[in-house]
Amino acid sequence: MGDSNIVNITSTAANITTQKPVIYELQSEQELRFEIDFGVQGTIKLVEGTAEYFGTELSLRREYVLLATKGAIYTWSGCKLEMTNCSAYVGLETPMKLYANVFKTLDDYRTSILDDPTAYGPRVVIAGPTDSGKSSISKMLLNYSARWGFHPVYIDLDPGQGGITLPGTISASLIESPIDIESGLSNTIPFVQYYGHASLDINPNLFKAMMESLASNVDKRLESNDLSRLSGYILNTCGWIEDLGYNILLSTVDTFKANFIIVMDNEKLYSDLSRHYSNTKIKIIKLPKSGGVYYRSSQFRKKTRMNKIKEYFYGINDDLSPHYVVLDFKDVTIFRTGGGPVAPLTALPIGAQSSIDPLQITETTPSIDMTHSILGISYAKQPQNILQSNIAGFLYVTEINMETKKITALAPSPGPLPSKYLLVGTLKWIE
Ligand SMILES: Nc1ncnc2c1ncn2[C@@H]1O[C@H](COP(=O)(O)OP(=O)(O)OP(=O)(O)O)[C@@H](O)[C@H]1O
Repeated sequence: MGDSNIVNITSTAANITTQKPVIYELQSEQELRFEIDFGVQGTIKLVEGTAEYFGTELSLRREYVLLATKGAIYTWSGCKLEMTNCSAYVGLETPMKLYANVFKTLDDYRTSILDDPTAYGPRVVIAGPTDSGKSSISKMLLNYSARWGFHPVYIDLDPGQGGITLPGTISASLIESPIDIESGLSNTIPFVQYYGHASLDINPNLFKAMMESLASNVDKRLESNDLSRLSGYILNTCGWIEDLGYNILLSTVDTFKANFIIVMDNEKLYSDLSRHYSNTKIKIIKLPKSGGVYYRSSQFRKKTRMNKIKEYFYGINDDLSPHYVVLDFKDVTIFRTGGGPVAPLTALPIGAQSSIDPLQITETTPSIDMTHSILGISYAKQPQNILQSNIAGFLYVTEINMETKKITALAPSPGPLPSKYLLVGTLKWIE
């Protein structure tokens, strides 16, 4: 590289952040592990060779712009990468061959059932503790599947991060092509349930009920054609694997009729699940965590959650213009998804009553404590259909005026709401 503004790095120990482009040279089967801070635009360009980002191939000489990201660019055959505004180092040892072998196992399974019109492709649950690389391997398996011509469903059951849409949700999306490196899954059209909390323990019964509804939606998609049936799904779970978290994991495997479980980096979980499912046909695979996986503190996770909400309303590059809507109390019906103050029945309009009580979805009146909440807009036409209905979008409550009885909220687009039924939980956006 003759350009004097470019720093050339071939040493594996380098870990620098600079606005100047830095060239990293990777040998085959190495990866560049990088971090881009909040509020910083980092760029990545493949200048020579081939490379992939969690299974999605990088185009040669295209500049990818990423914000607030931690990740790795892997190369099977060697490459040169140009990076700006990233802190990065080269990882020499990776478990990528083991991960690729798992993809081969899934692919072989798809081949083995080609002639059986009643058989389903791999239904894969990824389990393991927090920060063990579950989301990363989920993306890899989805991207490799898409590159091989399959259309798997991605199911995200981690309301803490909101891998597909917003935190507080669980959702499923059809993956027809490798996940876009810059925009992620924001261009897919998912089926979304708004649970309303970042943690499973706030209303586990509702979480399980929403999971069942999501599972039946996924089943319908898998049954819709042969390609979907063969493709199966990849399901990402949250990292809570003890006590109630373990019970919910077992319910997940059963509810989604999984035939593969991948356990990341946890011998005990592997042993417990192997024992529990010893008399079934479920294949359990254990995998090591990559040395590159970043630990994310609860503060960092919270910041990521808030960032994700901001992106929903303002766009990844601040390229969207959200609108304010003013709603009359009488024109909407708000249901609380547990975990908050429940209005006494006397506070509700005459004739109204809690509707889906065992799951703690209770009708509630607007109150000041809802300020800063994220509301899910349900497509349901009747309250009893809320659990079966997709979420149309989200509102961010900026003001509740108890005197004028009006709610002011930020909406991603103008126009009337598609339904009057709104869901509220404990998720708030506080910058
Ligand atoms: N090989 C790698 N090199 C660098 N960063 C990585 C690598 N693998 C994963 N990461 C990053 O580490 C972080 C944690 O990984 P990931 O999200 O896959 O873990 P997880 O188990 O799904 O986390 P959790 O369930 O706790 O949210 C992510 O930011 C991810 O992009």
